[in-house]
Amino acid sequence: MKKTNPNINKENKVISIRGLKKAFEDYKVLRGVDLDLYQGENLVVLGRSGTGKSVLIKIIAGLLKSDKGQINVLGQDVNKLKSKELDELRLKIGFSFQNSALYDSMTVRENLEFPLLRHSRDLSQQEIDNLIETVLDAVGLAQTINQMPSELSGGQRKRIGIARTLILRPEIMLYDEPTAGLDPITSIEINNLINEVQRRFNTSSIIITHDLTCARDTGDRIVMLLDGQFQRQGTFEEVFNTDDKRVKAFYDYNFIE
Ligand SMILES: Nc1ncnc2c1ncn2[C@@H]1O[C@H](COP(=O)(O)OP(=O)(O)OP(=O)(O)O)[C@@H](O)[C@H]1O
Repeated sequence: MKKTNPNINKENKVISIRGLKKAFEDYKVLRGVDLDLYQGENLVVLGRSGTGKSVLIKIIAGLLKSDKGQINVLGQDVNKLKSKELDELRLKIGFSFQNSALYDSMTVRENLEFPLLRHSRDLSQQEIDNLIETVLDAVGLAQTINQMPSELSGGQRKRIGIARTLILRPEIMLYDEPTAGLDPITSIEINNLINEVQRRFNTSSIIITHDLTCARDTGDRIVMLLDGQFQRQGTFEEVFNTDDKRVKAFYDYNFIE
């Protein structure tokens, strides 16, 4: 069980959502979602496949438009931003998507340099080297700097992917299914890394998952998306301390040691 991060700032909401609705044709995916993410907090969004977890983070990042509702991210109303302002806001958000692959033809160093060269053109080589060193150290893979992605394990590739996201120093991290497809030991390493990122960089994170071990070990707070709304929220115990059959079924289908 995770010890709640003592540095969460409840006075500062980095994300605040009210009454969010989103449908695709007749299918109402999100049916009135309210959500707050506090500075320094790891918030886990739990939900079964197809409940709209990815849709939610795409809306937060301005990659999808909502049908209704207020979406405030880092003090800005996402619905009102022009495309250039949205691009600037996105630079403060780090995405770790399920399929965010590394460039196979580039070394680890080149993969990490890539976002810097694209977005921070005025950095010196020394500054770039220092940033690469910092993020590689944070993910515990300093020794892989000259390796090719094909020489790394799946878990290492995932960690380098997270390092590549961190290199732009995002204020918010969005992790979409961070442990999907990983074995249990590697999953634990990724869960620890998510907490390490929170501790070292003081980021605020949303972690989308249906892996209860990941939820239990990374979440300061957990919300459960059921039928298009957040129906349960609190600590891991609070969320599952219920007779609601849908919640129990979710618990039973996961394996918890
Ligand atoms: N661009 C789109 N056009 C039409 N339907 C979509 C689109 N994006 C998502 N959907 C639908 O919305 C629903 C929610 O999708 P979403 O990807 O958010 O699920 P999820 O909770 O993240 O599931 P998983 O855990 O399997 O990734 C699904 O039924 C999906 O088919």
